[in-house]
Amino acid sequence: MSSVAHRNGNHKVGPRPQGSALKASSFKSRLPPSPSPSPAAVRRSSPASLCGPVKDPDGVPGRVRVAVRLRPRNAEEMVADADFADCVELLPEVKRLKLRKNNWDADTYEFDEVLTEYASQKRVYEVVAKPVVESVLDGYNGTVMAYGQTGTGKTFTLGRLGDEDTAHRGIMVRAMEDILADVDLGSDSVTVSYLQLYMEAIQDLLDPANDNISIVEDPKTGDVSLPGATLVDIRDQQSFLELLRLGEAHRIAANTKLNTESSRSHAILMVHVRRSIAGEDNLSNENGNTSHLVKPSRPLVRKSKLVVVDLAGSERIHKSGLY
Ligand SMILES: Nc1ncnc2c1ncn2[C@@H]1O[C@H](COP(=O)(O)OP(=O)(O)OP(=O)(O)O)[C@@H](O)[C@H]1O
Repeated sequence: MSSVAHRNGNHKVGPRPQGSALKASSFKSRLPPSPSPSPAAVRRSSPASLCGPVKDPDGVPGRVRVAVRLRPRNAEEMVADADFADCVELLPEVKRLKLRKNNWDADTYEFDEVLTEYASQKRVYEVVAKPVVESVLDGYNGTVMAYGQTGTGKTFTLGRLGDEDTAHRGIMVRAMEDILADVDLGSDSVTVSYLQLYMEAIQDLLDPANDNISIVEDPKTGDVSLPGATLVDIRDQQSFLELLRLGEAHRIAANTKLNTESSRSHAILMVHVRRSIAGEDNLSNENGNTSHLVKPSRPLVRKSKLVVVDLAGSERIHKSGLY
């Protein structure tokens, strides 16, 4: 898993494990403070994951969860008879990954989920992203982010359309399926922006000429928005797939300009969900007790946002201007 290998600073041992890390988070106001770090013998996968699998009294998962996924060997690695087991061992039952430094020394890292090369796209979605999508449908903001070196499977995991085989559908496609199945398009709306961040500039993947979108932060709420980005109203899955295809074509064209087949930019899909909630205002009497009288219901609008981020290969992240 490249993010761990990077942290370790150990690039000499055998072939690199070809995995990527997925971070998923949703923001819930009632969450407890982060618990203290795990014992030093087993390292957590990242500082952010320290609050990993903890649940609050309502059974809501912790704010940030980190999963690691190992991809199968590709044709080149098969020919070279590369064996990831020389340097990485997955222990999914205990949600740990062991990274061998040499024959007698290994570091063990703990994740919220460990997904082996046999994990299906469906399973990865259900374990990593579905809980975040459900939170977004409940009115919270949520993010799913993939991190790893070039070729470790970030785009495969997030952005695969599944044209050739529907079982290969990635997180973006499955998330939209679940969102469209849950909302009522008569009263709710789903709008999407698709952007890329490269060298501190935000470019619209749906309108590449729009290549310096400004970021605006609401001083009162801290809400961050990109008012210059194209927003497309999504009414059905087919139009969403077309939007992803268009964005991907623009991303590939931009990468070709940069003379590379792989992604040097961070791709950011933002899905805005606006839901109408029928509200009822209970009246309180003088003692503060709720009265049986209710005002006529008035519609409330609940806004939430799902952000899916396909980061540039982690070996180039320092060049891409995000960190
Ligand atoms: N779980 C998987 N099962 C089968 N093939 C996979 C899997 N993950 C990745 N691949 C294949 O590995 C190759 C590299 O994957 P991908 O393009 O998703 O990597 P990436 O991490 O997004 O790379 P980059 O940072 O360069 O964009 C692709 O050919 C992809 O189809």
